Amino acid sequence: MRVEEEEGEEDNMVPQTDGEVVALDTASSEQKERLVIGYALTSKKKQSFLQPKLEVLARKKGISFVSIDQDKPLSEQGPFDVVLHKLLGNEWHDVIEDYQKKHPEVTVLDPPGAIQRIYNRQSMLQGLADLNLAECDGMICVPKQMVVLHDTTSSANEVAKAGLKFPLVAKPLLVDGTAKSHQLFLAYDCLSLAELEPPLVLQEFVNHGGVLFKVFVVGDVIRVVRRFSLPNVSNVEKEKVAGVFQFPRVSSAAASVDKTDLDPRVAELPPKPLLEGLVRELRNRLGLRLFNIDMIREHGSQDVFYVIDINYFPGYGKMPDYEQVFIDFFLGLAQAKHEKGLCVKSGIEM
Ligand SMILES: O=P(O)(O)O[C@@H]1[C@@H](OP(=O)(O)O)[C@H](OP(=O)(O)O)[C@H](O)[C@H](OP(=O)(O)O)[C@H]1OP(=O)(O)O
Ligand SMILES: Nc1ncnc2c1ncn2[C@@H]1O[C@H](COP(=O)(O)OP(=O)(O)O)[C@@H](O)[C@H]1O
Ligand SMILES: [Mg+2]
Ligand SMILES: [Mg+2]
Repeated sequence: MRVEEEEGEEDNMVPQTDGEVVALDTASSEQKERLVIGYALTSKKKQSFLQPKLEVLARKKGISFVSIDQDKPLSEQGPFDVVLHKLLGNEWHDVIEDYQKKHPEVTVLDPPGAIQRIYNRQSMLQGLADLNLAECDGMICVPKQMVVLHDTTSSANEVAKAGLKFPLVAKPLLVDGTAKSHQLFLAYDCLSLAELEPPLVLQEFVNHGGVLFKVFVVGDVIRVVRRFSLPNVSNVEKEKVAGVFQFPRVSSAAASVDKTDLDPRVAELPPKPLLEGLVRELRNRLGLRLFNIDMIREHGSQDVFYVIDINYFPGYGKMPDYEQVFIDFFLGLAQAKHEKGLCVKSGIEM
């Protein structure tokens, strides 16, 4: 497994301008196809992920991307070696599940059941506290949290019973791809909980010095970037402030943080063995190959980290050098399929 820092080297062999892309495109069209990837993505995801550089690199290696027509039966399309998907709704999940049953030879990235688990902010973090990371230079925790399904007015008692300390981050229980499912609030006192709309999770706010680590996973590869996050909440603030406040969607900021501007105790990346251990365990437990993890370092500690969010097929366009990482990942899939004699274009020279 490889963990890499965010500063990726540019591949100078790959042209950056439109004109040059066309030239390379033509030259590489002679390359034999070795992997056919069917994709079902929202137009936003298609735009951010299937960028020209990725397509050019892919073509050079004999990897082709084919758009899946959602209005036609999936089994009548293809054949595909790999299906890459992120679409909303249970209907789509049923389609993919049914397709995987009928076509076990196709690699579906990733299984709908596994994705469903991290679309719920309760099941997403379940089991993380008892990961087997004893040998891994650091500690992984999850913030204390509870679920409120129906009534926030009576949840003040539950919060006390569960031993949760204010302020609490209120997050919609289900992540369904809508902007609303990313609308988060900070609640400073129990009376203010009545203003929140269930179903949601109430999670203890963890001071972390305003920096978040986004840990991107693509198969075996791990890449970490820093993002700005919420500032610490002081004790004075905890005592004096009341009410609920919506906070901005800090984690989706496109720009990564430049570590030179930050306190090194806050900005230092989580230790490599810890990330490797965490990702290995999560990949196995979740059964996912494409995801990222939002992690924060408990303020004042060196090696105590909290996992606060896991996202399926996140915005890889913001991961440095994601194109090459994905090409290597796809080639690994092609190699594995080739060895099993399962490639659509079987018999093709590798
Ligand atoms: O839109 P992007 O590129 O910011 O990606 C979103 C992710 O941002 P990130 O890559 O972590 O910075 C975003 O991550 P966060 O939840 O903001 O940490 C989600 O993965 C989001 O998908 P969904 O709405 O939860 O289904 C992702 O949205 P989709 O692109 O999958 O719609
Ligand atoms: N328990 C927490 N303690 C401190 N900050 C948090 C906590 N939970 C979330 N945040 C902040 O809120 C942001 C969004 O929360 P997150 O759980 O990642 O939801 P989303 O799925 O919408 O990204 C995080 O990136 C982080 O900046
Ligand atoms: Mg997040
Ligand atoms: Mg998220």
